[in-house]
Parts: sequence; structure tokens; C-alpha cells
Amino acid sequence: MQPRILVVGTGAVGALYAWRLQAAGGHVSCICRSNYEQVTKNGFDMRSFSFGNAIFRPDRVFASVQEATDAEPAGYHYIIVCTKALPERVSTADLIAPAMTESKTAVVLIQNGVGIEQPVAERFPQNPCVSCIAYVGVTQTAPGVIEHVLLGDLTFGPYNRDGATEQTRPADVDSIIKLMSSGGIKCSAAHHIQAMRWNKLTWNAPFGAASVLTGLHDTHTMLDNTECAKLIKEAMEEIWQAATMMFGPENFPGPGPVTSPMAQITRTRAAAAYKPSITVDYTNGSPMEVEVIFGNAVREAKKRGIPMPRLELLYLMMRIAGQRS
Ligand SMILES: NC(=O)C1=CN([C@@H]2O[C@H](COP(=O)(O)OP(=O)(O)OC[C@H]3O[C@@H](n4cnc5c(N)ncnc54)[C@H](OP(=O)(O)O)[C@@H]3O)[C@@H](O)[C@H]2O)C=CC1
Ligand SMILES: CC(C)(CO)C(=O)C(=O)O
Repeated sequence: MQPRILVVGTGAVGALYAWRLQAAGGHVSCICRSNYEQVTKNGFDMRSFSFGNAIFRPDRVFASVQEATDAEPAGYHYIIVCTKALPERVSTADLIAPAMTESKTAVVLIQNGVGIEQPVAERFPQNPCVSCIAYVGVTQTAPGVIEHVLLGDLTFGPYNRDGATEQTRPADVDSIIKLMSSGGIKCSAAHHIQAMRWNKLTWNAPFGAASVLTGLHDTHTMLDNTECAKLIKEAMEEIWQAATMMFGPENFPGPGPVTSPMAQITRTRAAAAYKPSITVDYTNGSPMEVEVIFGNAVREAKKRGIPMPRLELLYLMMRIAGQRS
């Protein structure tokens, strides 16, 4: 049966993966907001370094989740959430609620940060909640125009409701991996998805904060500045140590593929210069994902008595940076 997929938040990441899910044979509906008019008229103008250039026309485009719900009485198999994670402004659970069919719809969260799954899993206890980390560089440069310049890999894992560290892999994780893989996306199943989220944080928080706060913006300019490179490395090491204490060495680094701070810095130097997605938000005057990338991590570490002075300082400064009009 053709899986019915609803993508909520069809910006850069949402459009890229919606496109690949349709290529894999999925029936793809997209919720579009500021790009609604452009996408309904002309589709998405996809410019991808790895998949080529094409016009992607979702099977259906809706202006709201309610509209998408009314149009599909049989319900959706998957809701793929690709909004920016801004819990202080929008509750993801409220946003997707109209389209959730109990015990049927699997929610897949493709977002940065930590602590993003709990509110969704708590609200929909009968529905599978899949956590997904995107290693990708993609930007919507104009409404409906998507520039994919870097990577594209996804790592999946089930959100573990009871908090146990041992993770099982329910069928939903395997089926979404199979589908994305058929669309040409390199996918993996995480041994421990939360440990992987913290590993991603070792990049996102230090590079994101340094980029926004120093104004050096792109990865090469930051790493070419000795003081900035030192600040980034020390913050990465702090997060790495905190994650080791939090998850235990069997999970962090565990069997991997967790990447050490030094390996991430080497990889970042070797890749093309890149502005973190949080910097794109900052320069556009859009809200930044400060709470999920910094705040939730600081709170989680505090709860467990793990000191993270650098991250705390970066959190405070990023909050202040986010207060501009
Ligand atoms: N871009 C990248 O390279 C990477 C991004 N990520 C993560 O992926 C997630 C998505 O990022 P990205 O695609 O870059 O973000 P974008 O801003 O490009 O896309 C988010 C989309 O969600 C829409 N949206 C937000 N709130 C709502 C709402 N309430 N109802 C309907 N639509 C909504 C936005 O609409 P509108 O335009 O109207 O605001 C926008 O189209 C983030 O968590 C990000 O950190 C992770 C790795 C890399
Ligand atoms: C690490 C990177 C650059 C790619 O996954 C990213 O997550 C971002 O720009 O926010």
C-alpha cells in the first residue's frame, strides 16, 4: 500500500525529504505557510548537489494541518515534522494534533536539539514517535527555492518513553528507513538516539553560538580565527564530557557512529565553508532554536548535577541575541 505522508513545516529540510519520499513511492502531502502560493503554483525548485535539479510537486499542498486532515479521512501513516523546534512559541503536539490517528500515525521528528520528543510522546502515547537527526546543509533561499549543498544523511531511533537506555527498534523505524533509503537518502538506525542527539549538539551549539555571537558566521572563517577555534573546541569538549557522564561509555561514544570533537573539526575544515542554520535564522531576524539547542541541554545537565559552565554562558548570550526585534 502506498504510504500516506504528511510533511508539517515544508521549508528547506521538509522539502528535501518530502521530495525523496515521493521519489520512493510515497503519497506526499505538504503543509506550506509563507511559501504556499509559490509552491501551489510552481512546485518547489529543487537544486541539489547530489540529486540534481528538478521541480518537485507534492501530491497535495495544504495551508494548514486542519485542511490536510479534512482532505484525508483515512488518515496519514506518517507525519514528518520539519518545523524549526521553538517550543516556547509553538507546541508541536498542538500543531499536529488534528491529523493524528490514534494507534496509527507515526510521528517522525526531523529537527535539531535535545528534549524535543517528550511533549509529543506524552500527548500521543498510543502512537509511535521516531526521532531523526539530519546531517545536511540545505536552505530555502527564496519561497519554494531549495538549495541543498551539503550531505543529506539521516539517523533514526525510537523515542524511548520509559527513559530506559536499552533501545529496541520497532517496525516504524525500519519502515521509514526503508522508504527514505529508496529515495536515495543514506540512513542509519542509532544504537542510542539520544546519545546521537547529544553528539550532534557538540557541533550545533558551539559552532552555532560562535557564528552568531562573533559575527564570523561561516565555518572556515570561525576556524581560521585562533581564539574562536579554541572557544569552539573547548565548548565541544564540555558537551562531549557531559554526554559521556549522562549516557555512560557503553552508549557515548558506545558502538558509534559518534564523532569526537577533533574529528568533527577536521571534517568541518575539509568541507566547504558553511553557515549554520541558526545563523541563517539570526541574519533573517527569525526566531532561533535557542531553547532546544542550548536551554534543554543546560537544564538536563543541571538536573543530573553535571557542570556545563561554557554552555550555560553561551545559552545566556544566545537568549540575549535572540531578543532583538
Ligand atoms: N537547514 C539545515 O541544513 C538543517 C536544519 N536542521 C533542522 O531541521 C529543522 C528544520 O529546519 P529548516 O528546514 O532549515 O527550517 P526552515 O525555516 O527552512 O523550514 C521550517 C518550515 O516550517 C514552517 N513552519 C514553522 N512553523 C509552522 C507552523 N506552525 N505551521 C506551518 N508551518 C510552519 C516554516 O514556515 P514559514 O516559512 O512560514 O516560517 C518553514 O517553511 C530545524 O530543527 C533545523 O535545526 C538540521 C540539520 C540541518
Ligand atoms: C551540522 C549541520 C551543519 C549539518 O547537519 C547543521 O545541523 C546545521 O546547519 O544546523
